[in-house]
Amino acid sequence: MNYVIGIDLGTSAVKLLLVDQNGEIASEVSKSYPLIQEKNGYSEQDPDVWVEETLAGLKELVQQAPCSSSEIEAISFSGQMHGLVLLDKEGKPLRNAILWNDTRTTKQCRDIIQQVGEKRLLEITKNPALEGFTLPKVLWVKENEPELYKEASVFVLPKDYLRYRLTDELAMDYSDAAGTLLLDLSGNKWSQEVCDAVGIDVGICPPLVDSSEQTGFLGNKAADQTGLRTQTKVFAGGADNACGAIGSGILTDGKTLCSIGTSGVLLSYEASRDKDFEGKVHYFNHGAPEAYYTMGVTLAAGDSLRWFKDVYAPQESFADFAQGVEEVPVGSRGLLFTPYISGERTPHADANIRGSFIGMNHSHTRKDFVHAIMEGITFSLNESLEIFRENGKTIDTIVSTGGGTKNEYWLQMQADIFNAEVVKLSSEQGPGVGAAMLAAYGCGWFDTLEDCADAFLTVEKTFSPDGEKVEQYQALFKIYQDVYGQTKTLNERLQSFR
Ligand SMILES: Nc1ncnc2c1ncn2[C@@H]1O[C@H](COP(=O)(O)OP(=O)(O)O)[C@@H](O)[C@H]1O
Ligand SMILES: O=C(CO)[C@@H](O)[C@H](O)COP(=O)(O)O
Repeated sequence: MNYVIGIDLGTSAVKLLLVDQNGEIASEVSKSYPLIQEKNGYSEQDPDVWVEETLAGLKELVQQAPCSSSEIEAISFSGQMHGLVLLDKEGKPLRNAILWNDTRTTKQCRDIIQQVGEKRLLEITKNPALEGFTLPKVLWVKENEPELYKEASVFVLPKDYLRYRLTDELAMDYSDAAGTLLLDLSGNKWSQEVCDAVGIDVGICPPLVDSSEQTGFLGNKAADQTGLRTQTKVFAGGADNACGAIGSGILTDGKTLCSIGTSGVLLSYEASRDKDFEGKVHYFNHGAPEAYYTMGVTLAAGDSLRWFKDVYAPQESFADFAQGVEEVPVGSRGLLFTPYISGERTPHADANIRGSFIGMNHSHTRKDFVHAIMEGITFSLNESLEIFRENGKTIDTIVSTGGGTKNEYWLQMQADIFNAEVVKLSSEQGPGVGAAMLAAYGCGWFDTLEDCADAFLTVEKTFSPDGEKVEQYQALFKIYQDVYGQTKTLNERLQSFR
């Protein structure tokens, strides 16, 4: 039997899956690492920690594998998107990576809009200037760390740095490049026009490849450290949401995904690159050939729950922490949460907004708070779903993935808030499975990714909306939607106290 490895370089951890030719997960390993948050709005990680943890994880995966390393044919990657990794001439990181949920770049976003023009930027990249994307981060370093920027030879995204360190080959795939704000989406090339307008050299952008393209073999050093062979093929891989889409079978029109990891994502397949969502949702290249997807992003989805747990019960597991939530009624007995703890992206591109608990009273207990957090996160994702529905999409079934799916009560809540069937697959690790599928497809095990999805993906359970709760949630959602407008100015006034 042959095997492939899917590596998902997430925000909270790197997750490694060993998958056989039938799509069975033979073994899995996860290695977590911290966020570095030195200032409010800052979010960084050390790229070399990603490499160390991945190598240690691969070694463990190989040691516990039910096969010999000669049967492990290939590796591919899924990675947290948008994070800036600036490399010098020797290929060494010049500073910590600035991550997707870092919002220090509001000024640079304004500059981009002024220099490129809002309409022109949308025409070229299909996306507006948002703090999380990569280009504003490049400009922030250029402006604030000019000496360091002079040393920069190329920039890559998180999983590209990891792949580079495993193979010595430098590349970026289209699905991740689409999230940099530097890709000419229609021309499938780096945009000389955007680079010229903002004053950066297009030579700082790495070579572009397809997600299923082979980008070399595992290098000697990585092979020595992990027990894998140097004949192990390495395929480019893709953005975590593109891989999540592949690993959840979002490969044809009408298919929709909800992912609750650190971030939250509501994503829908697009066959064409010519639709116009006026920048209200992101529009990116899929990891599947000639395909696209649109998505709305909640910056702190699972991260809101993680934050609350870390503050009040750091020693508890998520499963223990969420115990008893099923006893709490719709509306958390009058407690409402907005998950804006890191600012927000969809539908409110606002780096300044912060979260709220509205309606606290002396009878609320911890489980009411946890329940309200789960509801608030799901409401935020429902705002993205509304944009898709308002634009004419029929969405009656949603595949749910990410760490949030470990709680079945939350999946039922998703069905009730989304008013759609919610499908749980046998593995919640959509991005890692998608990365493994790219390796399997790249190896020629299947003619298409759809064939691979048919062989690899199994539905474990479906959650159907409960009519009565749907109605209650529709009423509550209207109140939730009012909180943003009512707290915006208050948060602006609070800014100087942060
Ligand atoms: N048992 C659980 N119940 C509810 N939520 C959970 C559980 N386990 C993990 N989570 C959520 O999943 C998040 C991590 O999801 P994951 O997909 O691993 O993130 P990432 O890909 O960003 O590293 C946690 O922050 C937490 O909110
Ligand atoms: O910024 C985005 C998408 O635009 C995030 O979805 C990141 O890609 C991080 O993903 P997770 O670590 O939460 O899976």
